[in-house]
Amino acid sequence: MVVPPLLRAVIMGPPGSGKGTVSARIIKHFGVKHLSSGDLLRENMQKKTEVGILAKSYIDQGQLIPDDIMTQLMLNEIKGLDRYNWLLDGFPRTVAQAEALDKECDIDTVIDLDVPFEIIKCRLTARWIHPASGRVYNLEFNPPKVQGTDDVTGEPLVQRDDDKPETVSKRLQAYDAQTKPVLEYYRKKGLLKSFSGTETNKIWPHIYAFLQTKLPDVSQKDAANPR
Ligand SMILES: Nc1nc2c(ncn2[C@@H]2O[C@H](COP(=O)(O)OP(=O)(O)O)[C@@H](O)[C@H]2O)c(=O)[nH]1
Ligand SMILES: Nc1ncnc2c1ncn2[C@@H]1O[C@H](COP(=O)(O)OP(=O)(O)O)[C@@H](O)[C@H]1O
Repeated sequence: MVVPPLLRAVIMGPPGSGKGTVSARIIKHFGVKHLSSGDLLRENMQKKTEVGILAKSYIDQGQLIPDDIMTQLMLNEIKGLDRYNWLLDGFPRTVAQAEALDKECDIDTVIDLDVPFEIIKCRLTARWIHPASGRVYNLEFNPPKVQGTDDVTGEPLVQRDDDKPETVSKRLQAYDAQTKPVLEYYRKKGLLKSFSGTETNKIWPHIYAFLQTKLPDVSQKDAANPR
């Protein structure tokens, strides 16, 4: 029996472009392991680990965490996912991080959510999250079933400190200066697959169709109308 190679995928896009939202759909349909650098950092901040305390000072300023710390943290997690298909979300965010990742594994594909800055600024101020799971909600787009509580656990939802308008502007600047070059890095390698649009529900069917060429849909839902 020929065993298909494991998928090594990355999802990229500016803050608020829908990486977490799309990742949740990819997990549901294709059963991949999802590793979000932001979720991992927030978990560390909540537990007040050494990395968490250090990360908070950068995140609150809308700045990126230094490459060496971030790379070590993520590569260590990736090692534990050896036997699975996986999707990285939020990493790499600089060319140095992408180079370090390349030394460890061969990336197959990079999904880029190309959503205009004007659209995402207002999404972020309406974002609510369940920190323990990383589930994301939005008061207009995908509100929780009961206001202020997570659909699965019933625990309270919180707003991220770094979703304040002034911090959002800094994060968008950091994206332009430090993360956009990563798109070019992957484009040159022929790995970049960009999906442009202003609404996740319109972008998603294209991502779904693209991933179906790589992995089978393992969800129970009607694959003709995937959500
Ligand atoms: N209005 C609107 N909000 C969206 C859409 N897609 C995602 N969101 C919300 O926008 C916010 C940012 O999305 P998220 O997936 O967290 O983006 P990330 O920062 O790239 O991981 C969240 O509150 C989402 O629920 C959309 O098409 N329209
Ligand atoms: N790969 C990374 N390199 C450096 N900093 C990171 C990285 N991933 C996350 N961070 C830090 O964590 C913050 C939140 O990340 P994330 O949850 O991915 O935000 P968003 O999805 O809104 O872009 C970033 O603004 C940055 O300060």
